[in-house]
This record gives sequence, structure tokens and C-alpha cells, in this order.
Amino acid sequence: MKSYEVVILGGGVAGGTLAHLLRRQNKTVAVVEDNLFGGTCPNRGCDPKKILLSGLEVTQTVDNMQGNGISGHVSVNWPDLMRHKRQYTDPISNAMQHSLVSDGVDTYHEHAAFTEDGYLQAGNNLLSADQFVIATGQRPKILDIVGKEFFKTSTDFLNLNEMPADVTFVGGGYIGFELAGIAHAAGAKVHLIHHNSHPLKQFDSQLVNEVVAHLQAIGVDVQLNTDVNAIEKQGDRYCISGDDKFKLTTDMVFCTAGRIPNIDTIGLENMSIDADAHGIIVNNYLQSSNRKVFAMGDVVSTSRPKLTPVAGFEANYLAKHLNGNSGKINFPEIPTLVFGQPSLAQVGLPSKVADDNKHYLLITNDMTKWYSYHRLNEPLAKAKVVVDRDNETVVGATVLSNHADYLINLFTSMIDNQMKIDDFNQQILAYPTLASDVQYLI
Ligand SMILES: Cc1cc2nc3c(=O)[nH]c(=O)nc-3n(C[C@H](O)[C@H](O)[C@H](O)COP(=O)(O)OP(=O)(O)OC[C@H]3O[C@@H](n4cnc5c(N)ncnc54)[C@H](O)[C@@H]3O)c2cc1C
Ligand SMILES: NC(=O)c1ccc[n+]([C@@H]2O[C@H](COP(=O)([O-])OP(=O)(O)OC[C@H]3O[C@@H](n4cnc5c(N)ncnc54)[C@H](O)[C@@H]3O)[C@@H](O)[C@H]2O)c1
Repeated sequence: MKSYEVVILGGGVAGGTLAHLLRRQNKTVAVVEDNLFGGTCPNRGCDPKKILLSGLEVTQTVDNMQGNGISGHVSVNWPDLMRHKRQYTDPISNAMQHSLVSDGVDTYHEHAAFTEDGYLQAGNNLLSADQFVIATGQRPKILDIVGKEFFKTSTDFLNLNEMPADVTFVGGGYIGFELAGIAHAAGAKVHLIHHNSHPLKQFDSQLVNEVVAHLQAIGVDVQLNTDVNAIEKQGDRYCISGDDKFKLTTDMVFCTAGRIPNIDTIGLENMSIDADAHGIIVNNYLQSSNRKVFAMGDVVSTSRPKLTPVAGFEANYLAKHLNGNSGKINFPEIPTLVFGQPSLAQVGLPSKVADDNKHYLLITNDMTKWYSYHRLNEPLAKAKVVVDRDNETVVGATVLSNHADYLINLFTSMIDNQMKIDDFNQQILAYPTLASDVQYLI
């Protein structure tokens, strides 16, 4: 048996970040990872997705400019784009593990599970610790329907050697919308099937409707209020069926109906750790019902968005907390973003708070004709900003445009710093840039 001050289950964003920070405090630390070091984000999540998104960005930019000084179309060469992605992703896991080892962290490339007597089993190794931290993340949820074995996942999509001619995504959340955009740009006929009338339910419904209408206009088959209940293999293809005689034949079906926490095989019952369907239940100190076990990142049961920067923030908090800082965790605003062309981004209070509360002013702008968007002839650029009338500060923003990522970070910073609108406007910002547009939005 080997003893440590802290043993971390899961070497993803949260686990890896915490391990490095604890080493700065000279603690003895082990990380147990049963798959790829670095976890979801750099191997099968954010980063590979965004590399594949380049195909959409480049083709869309060229298409938008047709007849406006640019002629000739470009197309995505999927195998080449995949090779470009793999050049980045293939070395990641070894590099991350190596970085942990060089920092003095003991790494175990094994499945981690608690034993009945309170230790952690990692393959043939038995580990003890003053404190354990669970950071095992989530995995794709597979809908329990007839033929569920034919479902592919986002991980499969991000590793496709060839893009099939016709692909279907079941579930209209972040992943469904993002991957649908990427597949469409790569030349596939894309179907996006969603069970109710509210895809991307976390976002402003009017702007979500605009995203859906845009996808439909460019040829993506978006079907709402459609419950899929069976998949049948027919030769090389798949027949999907559902309520109201819904039937669709496609080459590949991806389940994008959410993710579930990796908690079922880690022996939570042996440590009396409480959990629910959304993950491990923690208090304001990220501490579980077992006082010597903490949890962070995607595996925590929370209504907060499960995102890479949130996992990193929690790891930073826990590093301080395990070093004696007794304060509760206190989250800043968390911006969320569905990447695409356009992207849809949101932070702070939703636009609808201004509907029946005179304390808030909603400023809505269609920016499509503004020079920043006219320049590249972008078809859709809108923003809704919620202002606190008394304090004269921005308290919420939703942006729909190809550059929503940039603007949403600016708004996040303004909200976190409670920056007065007048103070923002007192700055001289480089012009003409997206940032210099902001004074016209607030
Ligand atoms: C397709 C996709 C796209 C995404 N895009 C974005 C984005 O654009 N922006 C964003 O902010 N977030 C995005 N996310 C979410 C982001 O990836 C996660 O929020 C982030 O990775 C969470 O980090 P984590 O460390 O909590 O979990 P993970 O990164 O999932 O790490 C958990 C680790 O634990 C390991 N593990 C699990 N069980 C065990 C066990 N029993 N023993 C040992 N190891 C175990 C896993 O193998 C994994 O490596 C995306 C996710 C997906 C799936
Ligand atoms: N850009 C980003 O930041 C980003 C990108 C991808 C993923 N993520 C993270 O990963 C998490 C998981 O993403 P996701 O897209 O898998 O989950 P999600 O919760 O965003 O979306 C799942 C969608 O599937 C729908 N759904 C559920 N059951 C269904 C059914 N039976 N039939 C059809 N649709 C059904 C839900 O209503 C929901 O809209 C996100 O919540 C987010 O935290 C973030």
C-alpha cells in the first residue's frame, strides 16, 4: 500500500490542475486515470471539436463573401482535417501524464474504485490518503431505446475517418448543435432531432429560434417535438423511428441527448458518499457527505454549466481549501457558448428578466448591417444586453454572431467587475474592432 496526502480520481482538467497546484504546496499527490490523461476537453471535447470547427469557419466565411470580392468555393477535406486534429490530440495524453510525473505527481493508469475498508484500488495498487478528490467527469448518455447499441457518441464523431453522406443527431443541446454544424460544413446531409420545442433550453428562446431557422435555411433538417424510440439496422444504414409515424433512414446516428456522471463503478457505497443522477452531492466547500472526500468538475451534482473553466476554477478553489483556506466557494459569472457560424453565447441575467422588472433595461440590437459584420457579409448578428438602471451596469448579455465568443468574454469581465457603463465608455479602444462596437450595445 502507498500513502499520500491527496489522491485524485480522474486526470482530466480538474484532476490534472489540482495535482499541479498541490505539488506547489509540496504535498504528496497521486492521480489515477483509467483512460486518457487530460480528460475530455483536450482529447474528446472542446479542443478537438474546435479544430474540426475550422472547416465550418473557413467554408462559411468564403461562402458569405461570394459576389463581394471573393469568387470560388472551398470545401472541407475531412480526412485531412481529421489528420490536422490528430496532430494536436494524439500527443496530449502522454504529454499531460509526463508533465504530472515531472512535477512529482505519482500517476496510475488504472481504473479507480474505493474498497470496503476505505482505500482506493487502482489496478493492483492499494492507495491510502488523508483526502480523496473525485474528478471523474461525465460520459455520453445513451438513450434507452430499441437498437440503442447502434448509437454513436460525440467521441466517435470527433474520431471519424470519413464523413458519412447522411448523419443524424438525436438531442438538441450544445453537442448536437455544434456537431451538426461541423458535419454540414463537411458536406453531410444532417438531421437534428429534438424531443420537445425547446432545444438549447438554457439560451434566449428567440435567438435559439433564429439559430434553428438559419440551420434550416442552409439545408440542415431540424425536427422538433420528435421522440425517437427505435433504431433498426438496414444493411449499411439505420432506420430511426419514433412517435407519429416518424421514420428516417441515415448512415450514422449520434446520441447527443446529454451526459451522465462517472460515479457508478467507483465504489461510492463503500465510503458513504451521497450522489444523485447528476453526480456527487457536495457542500459549499466541494466536500461530499464523507468529510475526507471532495468532488469537483463535471462529476459534481449541480445546476451550474459543466464546463472546462468551471472545472479549472473548482480545482483552484480546492487547492487553496485543502491548504487551510476556510472560505466557501464563490463562483463568478459563467459565460456559456454554443460554437457555430453563428455562435450563441450568454452570460449573467437572461433577457427575460427585463420583461416584468422595471429595474432592468433590455437593449436589443440587430448588428447585421454594422461594419464589423458587413465586412465579411455575415448573415446574422444580434445582441441583447440587460442593464441595471440604478447601478448603470451591465448584468446580462446574449450574443448571436460569428464573434459571440469574443463579445461574451468582454461582457463577463464587465459584469464581474461591476464596471459602470460610463467607465467602459471612458476607455479609448482600438477602432474599428469588435470591442469598439460595445459602446453602441450598452
Ligand atoms: C464534445 C464536447 C465538447 C465540449 N466543448 C466544450 C467547450 O467548448 N467549452 C467548455 O468549456 N467545455 C466543453 N465541454 C465540457 C468539458 O470538456 C468538461 O466540462 C471538462 O472536460 C470537465 O473536466 P473534468 O476534469 O471535470 O472531467 P473530464 O475532463 O471528463 O475528466 C475526468 C477524467 O476522469 C477519468 N475517469 C473517469 N472514471 C474514472 C475512474 N473510475 N478511474 C480513473 N479515472 C477515471 C476520465 O477518463 C477522465 O479522464 C465539452 C464536452 C464535450 C463532451
Ligand atoms: N461549447 C460548450 O461550452 C460545450 C460544448 C459541448 C458540451 N458542453 C458541455 O457538455 C454538456 C453536455 O452537452 P450535451 O449537448 O450532451 O447536453 P445538453 O444537456 O446540453 O443537451 C442535451 C439535449 O438533449 C435533449 N434530450 C434529452 N433527452 C432527449 C431525447 N430522448 N430525445 C431527444 N433529445 C433529448 C435535451 O432536452 C437537451 O436539449 C453541456 O451541458 C455542457 O456542459 C459544453
